Amino acid sequence: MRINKGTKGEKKMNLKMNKVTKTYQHERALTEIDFHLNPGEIVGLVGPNGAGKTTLMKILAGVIVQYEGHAALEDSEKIGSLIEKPKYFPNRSGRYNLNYFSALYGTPKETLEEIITSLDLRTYLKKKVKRYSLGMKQRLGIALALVSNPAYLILDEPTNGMDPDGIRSILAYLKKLAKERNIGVLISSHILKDVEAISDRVCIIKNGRLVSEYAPSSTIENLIDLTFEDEKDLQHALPLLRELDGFTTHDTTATFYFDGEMKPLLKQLGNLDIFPREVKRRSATLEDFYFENMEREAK
Ligand SMILES: Nc1ncnc2c1ncn2[C@@H]1O[C@H](COP(=O)(O)OP(=O)(O)OP(=O)(O)O)[C@@H](O)[C@H]1O
Repeated sequence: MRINKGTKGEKKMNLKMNKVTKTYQHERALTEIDFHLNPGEIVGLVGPNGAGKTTLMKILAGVIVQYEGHAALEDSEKIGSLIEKPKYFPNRSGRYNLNYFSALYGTPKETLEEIITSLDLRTYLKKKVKRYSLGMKQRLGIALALVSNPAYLILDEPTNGMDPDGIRSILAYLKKLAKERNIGVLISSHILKDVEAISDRVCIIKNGRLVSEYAPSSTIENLIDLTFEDEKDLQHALPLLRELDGFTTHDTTATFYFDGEMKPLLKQLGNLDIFPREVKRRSATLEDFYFENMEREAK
């Protein structure tokens, strides 16, 4: 974990990067990334292992300073981050660590107590941090990122190792911080449902490039799940379906965008002696969008 102190700025400007390219030794990790984060906004960052999420976050947080392009706050502001292992004193208690960093940043006592309560840390405060479970360490890491009263929070997989109750309450707390204290939050996770639940928008990164952006508010039921009896039927139907917008497959189900009447399509399939077991109309989720992007990129 790293906490950037920065100087205080009255005006909150957005956090952004322009045409950022990062190469490690000989390996290109990011290519020409344009990205911004506004105050009070929660942005999700999702992508496969090795796509470049941590690298992007490290550059935004100022942990990596060698790269091509430009990444900076337009105004000096404070960034709290939890990226990879939080830095703390493992042989000391949670309370010692929180007091130490609070003293460093001049955090008011009430603010610290509010953070401890909101992150449900109170029962572990006396315990040495090296004896914390992964979930407890993550909570402490988020708390330490918050004691500097940051304008922006950059959290790399912060819910790793947390139980479902913990995840729900942390996500609700982050939402509250964004809405009530106008903190801009960038959060990465492989749990697409969690990212979808909390984010105002979600950026998808693949092979070091931002390939797409998703706004999770859609309630339009324009997606069809067509489930076939078996793989053979699905394969047989492919020539008819694969050109449809957003087409993906999972097990014996084909998924695609389809606004109109399904009858003509079902009739065409019937002519091929294919009768799907189930036709379901629903709204698209981040998961649909994610796989659609991964498949499109792979083509
Ligand atoms: N310190 C490093 N030295 C060399 N290569 C690195 C270093 N850190 C990351 N990389 C490489 O850069 C690419 C992007 O890695 P990064 O950790 O940013 O991905 P990620 O999206 O966070 O992955 P994950 O989901 O597995 O955490 C990978 O190919 C990785 O091997």
